Amino acid sequence: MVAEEAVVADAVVAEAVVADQAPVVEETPATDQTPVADEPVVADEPVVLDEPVIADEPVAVDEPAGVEETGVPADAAAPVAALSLVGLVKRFGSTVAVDGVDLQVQRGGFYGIVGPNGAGKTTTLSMITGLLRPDSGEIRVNGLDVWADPVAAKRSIGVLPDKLRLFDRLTGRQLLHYSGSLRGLDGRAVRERADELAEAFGLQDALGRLVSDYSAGMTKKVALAASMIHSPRLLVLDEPFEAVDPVSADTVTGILQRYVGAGGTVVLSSHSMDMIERVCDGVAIIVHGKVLASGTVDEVREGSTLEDRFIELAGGHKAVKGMEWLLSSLD
Ligand SMILES: Nc1ncnc2c1ncn2[C@@H]1O[C@H](COP(=O)(O)OP(=O)(O)OP(=O)(O)O)[C@@H](O)[C@H]1O
Repeated sequence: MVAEEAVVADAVVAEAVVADQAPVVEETPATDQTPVADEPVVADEPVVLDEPVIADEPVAVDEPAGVEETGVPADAAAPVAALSLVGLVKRFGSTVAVDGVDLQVQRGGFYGIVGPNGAGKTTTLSMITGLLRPDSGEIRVNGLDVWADPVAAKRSIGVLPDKLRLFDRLTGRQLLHYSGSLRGLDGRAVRERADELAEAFGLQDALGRLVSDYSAGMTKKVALAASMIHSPRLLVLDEPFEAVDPVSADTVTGILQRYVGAGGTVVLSSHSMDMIERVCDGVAIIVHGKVLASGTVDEVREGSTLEDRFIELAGGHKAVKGMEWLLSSLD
């Protein structure tokens, strides 16, 4: 669902580390003009940020969360969770979309959030990424409070939002350049990473075309590429496999597994129980805004399949009554 209180209008800008600062680029890119060249519209110079978001080094995920990294005193006995949700609540009028969600995801976790339509998954993910302000509760990313310290917290997050509100009058290359530049990468780093991402996602031939002309799956893949170009420590992905073909889904899964293997953390929502069972080590089933089961995939499925457990917790199989009119004309 569209976030009622999106902090900024566009998901890409909202995701950017500069969200709480003066916008670096216009909110609306050249919507009525087709870019005339493949060259990125964003200058090669890095965006003027006080501190670069990230250097050219690979994902800095192996380092322990110490005082310098997070600003939070390191506690040797209790490693700082990559993501911690405590008592998260969000209401829309009389609808309680998220009703006291607690979750902990450790570094290097591959965590799935599942639930029926309208269960509160997107609302939860939107609050984690700073797109939607919680009514109450606390969200910490690598020890940093997302809502009390948003700029620092967002530096380490990569986001694939639920509605792909991309600047789709840019070419794929321009979009990647723009996303990397917003995150403080210099032109050379963006070019190199964009090329590697395009190859990994099978988008090499599409980089010069407008994103508005991409298929749904290609759009999802370029948005995924944009979410990881700054080598974040936590990837928050809302339905990353929706509309993605099986071969591409397999590729994306491989990329995410490598990322997690190197110490990155993935939190994603999906309706594919099979995919969650295959790739995630942790899972939470959310129904009506509450976590009804969470833990390792084995703990949650309790000897059954994840799908059966999900259906059981979501209210069981529903017998469909009526609608004889649909069947009567088929005789
Ligand atoms: N901006 C909004 N204004 C009003 N109600 C909203 C808004 N966003 C979400 N909701 C409501 O909050 C509840 C949770 O919605 P949410 O989008 O988080 O569900 P979801 O689990 O992501 O569903 P789906 O699987 O269909 O994507 C729903 O009842 C939805 O109608």
